[in-house]
This record gives sequence, structure tokens and C-alpha cells, in this order.
Amino acid sequence: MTAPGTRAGAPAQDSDDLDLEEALALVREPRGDSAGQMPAPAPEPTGERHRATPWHQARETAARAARTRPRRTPVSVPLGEALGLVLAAPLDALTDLPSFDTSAMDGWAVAGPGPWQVRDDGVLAGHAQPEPLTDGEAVRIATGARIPADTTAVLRSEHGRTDTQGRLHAARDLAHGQDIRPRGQECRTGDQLLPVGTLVTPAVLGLAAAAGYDTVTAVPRPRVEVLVLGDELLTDGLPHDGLIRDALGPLLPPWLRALGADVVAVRRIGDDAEALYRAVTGSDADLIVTTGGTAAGPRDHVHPILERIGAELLVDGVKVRPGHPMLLARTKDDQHLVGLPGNPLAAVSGLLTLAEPLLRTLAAHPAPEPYALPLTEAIQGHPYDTRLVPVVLRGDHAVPLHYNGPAMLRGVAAADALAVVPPGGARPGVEAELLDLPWASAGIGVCFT
Ligand SMILES: Nc1nc2c(c(=O)[nH]1)N[C@H]1C(S)=C(S)[C@@H](COP(=O)(O)OP(=O)(O)OC[C@H]3O[C@@H](n4cnc5c(N)ncnc54)[C@H](O)[C@@H]3O)O[C@H]1N2
Ligand code: MOO
Repeated sequence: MTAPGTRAGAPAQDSDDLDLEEALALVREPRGDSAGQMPAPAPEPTGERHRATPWHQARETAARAARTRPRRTPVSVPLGEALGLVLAAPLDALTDLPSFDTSAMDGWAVAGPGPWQVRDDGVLAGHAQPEPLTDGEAVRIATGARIPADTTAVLRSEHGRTDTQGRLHAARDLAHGQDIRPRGQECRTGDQLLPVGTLVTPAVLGLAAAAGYDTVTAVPRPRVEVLVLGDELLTDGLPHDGLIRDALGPLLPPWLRALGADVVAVRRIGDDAEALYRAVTGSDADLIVTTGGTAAGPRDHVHPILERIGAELLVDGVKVRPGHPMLLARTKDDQHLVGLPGNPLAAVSGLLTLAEPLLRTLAAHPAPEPYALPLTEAIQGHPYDTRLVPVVLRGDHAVPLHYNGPAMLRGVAAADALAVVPPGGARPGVEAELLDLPWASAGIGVCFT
């Protein structure tokens, strides 16, 4: 989509930036003076291209875009499909828990002080209400079984022994009510167990089931449609004759799901402006994600289509490398579009910069706690843009990876996180803010199926 030769006519500043990006991807040693200092950030040019949004601000704009759109209606979701969602209604107990007086141990239900005469029958979990006990009587009982009426305690099997006459004796003192879980010990019907906004974890699913729920009321997953642009893309086999494999078709859907989205469609649009127009105007997704076509080449159709449909550009370029041509637009009152650059690592950068905060906010997930780790080696900075650089985490340090150029996935495929490198770069030992990659953080929302 960026036509051959378009860079030749680009302003000198652009080609310098691109050369720097490509060089940074391959060069091991950072540039710096002999004392190991990073060069001071260059003063920022004032040209049109540098009206791009600063990186942190772009993320805030994306989160705000999700907050200010009309609220999505909560949905009722079967427990088996609710993991990673956020509760849109409080989880109020539908029953007392336990819902009946229950034995906490295997042993005997006893009435009054011992020794006790042991009844012939026994009481198992899940069975009908047992006969009441009379004073001086005991009955075999299993953990979780209903306590017979007039039981005063449960004697654990390891603490009781029967004599030759078949009478049961306690080997130690037995307190009144011992090892009986009384009805309502954990909650009464109507008690609030969890508030709105709780992340549905496996433990929440268990609690909901215990409290009588078959479904929970949750914030729906944001519905996302992916539009892959580019005539040069192959879906299988080896690259040939100037055609390359589509790396983003396989990468984006599972990554978007890991960010909490429901990926409703992936469409291949080629470089066909009309097809892109139809796909965008025909979509009812909460978020459309396009790949490629964000730059200014003759086949870069994203900007013209957004203009044609009267979309509002909220972010048009971000001061981040790679990925600076990324964009965010409001296409309808209740729909946004994130335009990811075609270069694969640039697309990942756009995904984490714009799509992640927007999807997280739509899904009502809390923002991850920011964290930073010291770098084991220096990272060369961009003169005036933030850089996102793949790193692996080793102990309490972040190790920068190479092969981090805009067109490369080799670094990020081995990475645990992306380091956020401010303009001017970072020296060894300096703490860099880190963005965890979903497979490394293994959050509950993570689902790569
Ligand atoms: N004159 C200028 N040219 C370019 C600029 C610029 O500022 N001025 N920025 C460059 C940067 S930085 C990027 S990033 C790209 C963004 O371009 P597009 O979003 O228009 O993307 P394309 O031109 O379609 O593709 C760029 C590159 O990526 C390859 N690509 C595209 N889709 C895929 C895919 N699904 N899987 C794998 N690779 C893909 C495509 O073949 C190109 O090689 O623009 C620069 N140009
Ligand atoms: O540097 Mo572009 O922004 O290759 O992604």
C-alpha cells in the first residue's frame, strides 16, 4: 500500500527517522558519549508531521473515547462463558450458605454428653433429611451431610472409639456445636457477595455457582471487526514475486481476544477503497481495527474513507516508534476505528497504544498497575518520540531484545513485555516502564483460543 518510491519524495526528516528506526533494530551498541550518557533529546521540530499526539496522551484519549460513548447494555452470560468479564450487577446471594446445617467432618453426629448409643443407619451428603437424634444417641455422618435435628456436635471419626457394647466414646472434649457448619454461616439470602465491577475469576465462578447462579450479569465483551488491507498479502505458502505473508491476520484475533474482545469477523479487503468503504459503513462492531493503509501512499485508503464518512479523527498519528501513523477515529456515536500501520511491529505498537486502553475501558477492566524495571543495557532513544522496545524479563531486570524494527516480529515473538523508552533513550540501570504482553502476564482475561 505504501507505493514503491514514496519515500523518495518524503521530507528529509521522515527518511532520517525511518533510517534511524531500521538502524536501531539491528545495532547492538547504543549511541552515547564515553561516559555512557545518552544524548540529550533533540529539540522537537514544529512541522506538520509533529502535530502527532504524545504517546501517554494518545492512550488516555483512547480510554476516554470508550468512556464517553453510549453505555452498552449488560448481558446475562452462562457461568461457563463468563471468565474474564466484569460484573455489571452485584452478586447477591440467592440462598443461605450453607443452605442447611451441615457436618464439617466425617464422624458421628451426637446429641448430649457421651457415651452415645450408635444408631444403625448413617447420614450421607446429598440425602434426605435424617431422623432427629435423641439425647445420648449418635449416628454416622459424612462431611457435607445434613445434620439431624437436636444434634449438639459432630465427633470426628479419628476422635471417637466404640467399646465392646457398641457405645461411642469421645477421645477428647467436645464443644457444643463443634464441627457443625450452621446454615447461613457464610451468607444469608440477599447478602451482597461481590460488588459491580468485580472481575469474574475462576473463584468468582465457583462462588456464583455455590450461591445459586446459572448465569451472571456482566459487561459484554466489546465486539471487534478486523479489516486486513493490502493486495500484497498471501494467506499461505512462501512469499514470492513481491508478495508477502499476512502476519497480522493470524496475530490480531487472538491478541484482541486476550484484550477482552469478541472478534466477530476478519475480512480481507485488499487495496480496494470501495470494499473498505462498504466494510466500514456495514459494520456494527464496537471497534473496527484496520491494518495497513494509514500512511500517505496512493493506496493508503484509511484517511480518505474516514473523511468520506465524516468520521471524527481523535488521534491522527502518535509520537511513538514504531507505529507513528496509527490513528483513532469515531466512526459513529457507538463505534470507533483504530487504524494500525501495516508494518507488523508498528501494528503491535498501535494495538497496545490505542486498542488496548479502548477495549479495556469498554470491557470495564481496571488499568494494569504501572510498573518499571531497570534495564540491563542502554536503549537508544528516538530524538523526540517514545519508543516501544521488546524486552525479556530476567529476575528483576528487563533485557532489551534486538530485531525490533517496525517490520520485524522476531523480537516481540520472544518478548515478555515492551519497554517504554522516553525520547532521548535510557541508560543501563534506568527503570523503564513496561507493558506486559498478554502471554507473559497470564491475566484472567487471557484467552488464546
Ligand atoms: N511517505 C511516507 N511513507 C511512509 C511513512 C511516512 O511517514 N511517510 N511512514 C512509514 C511507516 S513508519 C509505516 S509504519 C508505514 C505505515 O504504512 P501503512 O499503514 O500505510 O501500511 P502499508 O503501506 O500498507 O504497509 C507497510 C508495510 O507493512 C507491510 N504489511 C502490511 N500489512 C501487512 C500484514 N497484514 N502482514 C505483514 N506485513 C504487512 C506492507 O507490505 C508494507 O511493507 O508507512 C511507512 N511509509
Ligand atoms: O516506524 Mo513505522 O511507524 O514503521 O511503524
